[in-house]
Amino acid sequence: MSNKRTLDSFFKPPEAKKPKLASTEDASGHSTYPFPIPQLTTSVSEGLGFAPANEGRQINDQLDLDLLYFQPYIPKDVERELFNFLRQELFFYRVQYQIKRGSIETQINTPRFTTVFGVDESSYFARDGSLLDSKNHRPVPSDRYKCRPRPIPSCLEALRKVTEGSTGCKFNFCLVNYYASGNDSISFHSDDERFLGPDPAIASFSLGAKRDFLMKHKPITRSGEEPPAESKSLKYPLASGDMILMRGKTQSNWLHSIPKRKGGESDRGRINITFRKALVRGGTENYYQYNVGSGGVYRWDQTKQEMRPVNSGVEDEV
Ligand SMILES: O=C(O)CCC(=O)C(=O)O
Ligand SMILES: [Fe+2]
Repeated sequence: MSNKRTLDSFFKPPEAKKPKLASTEDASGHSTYPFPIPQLTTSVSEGLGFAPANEGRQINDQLDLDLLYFQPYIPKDVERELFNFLRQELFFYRVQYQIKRGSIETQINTPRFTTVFGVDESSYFARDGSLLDSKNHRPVPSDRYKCRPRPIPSCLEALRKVTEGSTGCKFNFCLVNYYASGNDSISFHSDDERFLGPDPAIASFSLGAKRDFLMKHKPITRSGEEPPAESKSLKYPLASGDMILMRGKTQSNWLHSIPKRKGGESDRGRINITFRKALVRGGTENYYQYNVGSGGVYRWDQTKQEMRPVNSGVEDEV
């Protein structure tokens, strides 16, 4: 009877809503990934079509400094969703490594979550995910890398392409940091390794909690620790969606850091994405060693609202 159908549909629970985070259909998978990474949702990928949301402001009024600051770069209506998507869908690591100070070996625990994708200019990924040599287009010999390079997943590839379009720079690496709380940080350093070539351009995105980005000039002479008097330290409170392009002489002359912070919004978590271009194999080895390492995989746990080890075999007693 016709009114039975009506009653049935009245009492039937509403159709389950499609999860906001895309399904793993058409996800980016690769033999090096612990699990596949979904495509961006339509709303975010459409939103990225409107990026950059603002023109970049050039900052070059200090000695050797050349920045282009987009406030924001990611359109406001998709920045939160992009943050949630990446935190939920990427795999992360908490890398440990040893350094030698004199004759003493020290273990360093990287004070943030990290992950990395990409390969240097000597190789590229074929559509089937295999690595080919950039010169002869043949499979890369198995001993070219100690690490196993990972292709950039489609969700970050979309951001890489818009970034290339609006900066005129080329990038083949994507490094991601997750600062879970104000206790996570990166100490003063510069990204001027030889494998990036001279005057490298690095595009650096912020998503999530606001954190201070500090910059200071390197000491100029070997003997004196004094930076040039005319260059002062700089502080940029980076907000979600902002992007800073560091270019020209910036890396060879300036240091940057994200210091630890107490209180404020830091505990809500912050993602940093940098795009870079590595020219030679050493860059690939370095980036995987320090951003993937040899430890376990972490993934965001939506219920516990924290990064949790994946399949570690260790569980909390309940
Ligand atoms: O988190 C940031 O904004 C900076 C990250 C950074 O400097 C790096 O990964 O080299
Ligand atoms: Fe850096």
